[in-house]
Amino acid sequence: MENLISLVNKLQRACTALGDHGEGSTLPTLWDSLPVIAVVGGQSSGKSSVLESVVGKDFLPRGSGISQGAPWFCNYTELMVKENTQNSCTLRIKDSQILVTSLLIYSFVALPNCIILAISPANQDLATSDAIKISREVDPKGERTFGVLTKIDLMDKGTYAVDILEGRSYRLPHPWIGVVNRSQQDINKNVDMIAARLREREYFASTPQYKHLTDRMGSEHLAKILSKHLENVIKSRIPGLQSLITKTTAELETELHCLGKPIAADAGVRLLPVVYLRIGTRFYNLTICMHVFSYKSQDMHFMGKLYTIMEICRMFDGIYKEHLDGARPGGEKIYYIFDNQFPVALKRLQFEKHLSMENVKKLVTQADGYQPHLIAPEQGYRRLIESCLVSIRGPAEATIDAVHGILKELVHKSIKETHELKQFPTLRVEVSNAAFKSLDRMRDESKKNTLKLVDMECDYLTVDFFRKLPQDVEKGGNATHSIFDRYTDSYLKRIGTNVLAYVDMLFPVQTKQLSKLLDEDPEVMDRRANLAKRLELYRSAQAEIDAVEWAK
Ligand SMILES: Nc1nc2c(ncn2[C@@H]2O[C@H](COP(=O)(O)OP(=O)(O)OP(=O)(O)O)[C@@H](O)[C@H]2O)c(=O)[nH]1
Repeated sequence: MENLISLVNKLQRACTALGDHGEGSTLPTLWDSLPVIAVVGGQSSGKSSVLESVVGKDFLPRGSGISQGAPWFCNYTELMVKENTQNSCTLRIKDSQILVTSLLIYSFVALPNCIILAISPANQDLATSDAIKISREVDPKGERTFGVLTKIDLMDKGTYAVDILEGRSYRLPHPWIGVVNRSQQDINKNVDMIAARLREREYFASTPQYKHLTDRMGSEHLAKILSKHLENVIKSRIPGLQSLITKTTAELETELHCLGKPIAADAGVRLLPVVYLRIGTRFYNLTICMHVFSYKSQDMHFMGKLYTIMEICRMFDGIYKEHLDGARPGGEKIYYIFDNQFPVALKRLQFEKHLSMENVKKLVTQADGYQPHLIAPEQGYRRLIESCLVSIRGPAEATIDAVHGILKELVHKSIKETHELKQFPTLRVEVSNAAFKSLDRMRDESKKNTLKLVDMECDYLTVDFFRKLPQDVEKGGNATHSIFDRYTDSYLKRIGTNVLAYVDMLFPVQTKQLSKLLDEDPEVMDRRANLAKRLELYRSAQAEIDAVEWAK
């Protein structure tokens, strides 16, 4: 029995790990593979009494008509798994009153994993036994049927059940087992199970007709036989389950591999995913990392403490990452800054005003100096573009500050949500100081690099854009303007329009591109998360089932 309990417990854990409760699983469910016992018999045949004496406990409600003569069903696995080593036991009964129709009863006992405990009272004709009738219909070979003969003590004087018990009256592959349960009088007198079993044993041993069968009779023997049978059935299913789990695990691994790593993991950044800020034509990443502690020591005790500290930091890390990844709230505010705040700030720059005719004229003439341009005001264009781009510095810096503010807020939140940190106030302060220090340092570096990027954008103009501009010559016009009409309104206006088009080309689309680039297909993301979770479950189920194998 102990073996069976530990075996079923392990399988139960495997089932629980897989979330396998018989529904919606891709595995032929483990529950389905585990045997279930149905105690079947006519009214008052002794079903409850047998069930209780097999378990060795009084647990069923008493009173006539409780089950209206229909079978009680007992999910043996549920019975076993809840039994701990102290022998406390919880049993879930599927009452026949719930299974109201005989159709349901048949569909239940017809299941190949259902073991039928066919209860027939010895004081009635076996030919009229309901249990044998049902068993014969759903299990014609009797392979799943255990014939149990009750009320042997109530047989007419001088009659004995030897022919049945020795399998001559009705042959079953599993030998018949006779039991003597407590009578109604015994129950009324509260005769306990131990005393009842003792008396049962004495009954068989002291009745000359049954003496030779004593070792094969009684409730205790029935419990043993049943346990052994269950153990064998369960074990016979294990190799199949194992190969199924191995196969499914391999399939999940392959599929996960095909999906690739999630963005954050690919970026390889421990604390924060990379935040891309597009300034000009390039992407710039604000990679913010944190190195909280670095200790060196040969001391094992110290190593233990260090391990604890690192574990707590890892938990903090995890929570912080969850905020950014979306598993916890907060990270989406960063996206809002790039998607909303930054473009709005750029719009406010109003390049059109900046490119007023006076300003264009001023910058173009200044750039020309004492040698007016001949074909196009090359230097003038460059100055105008530079003056526009330089004004982006302000919004870019403000964006970094805003992201920085959110990241700090998330550090605060994560610190609060890391329960383990509550226990160690000093560590808590250290972790938040280190995090803020890192964030400050990264903010400064990000600003420096972002501004450098703006400068780069000013220094190098996308030549293609100007090459594609419609040329006066190609239009059949005069490419060169007379020195006198060079600064006319229409000419200056065209320069302003070209510069604006160039600057617009750099910015309006940026956040869309950003979103597109970072926007992994949500279905793929969901699928990946789902697969990873299932894979983890299958691995723990595998470990549980391996342990069963090992314990064989
Ligand atoms: N003397 C004696 N009485 C028994 C034996 N088995 C059962 N009884 C008595 O028979 C009566 C019916 O037994 P139960 O175990 O309740 O039978 P059941 O099949 O569960 O009954 P229902 O649920 O009402 O169909 C009870 O009073 C039991 O004490 C037995 O082997 N010997």
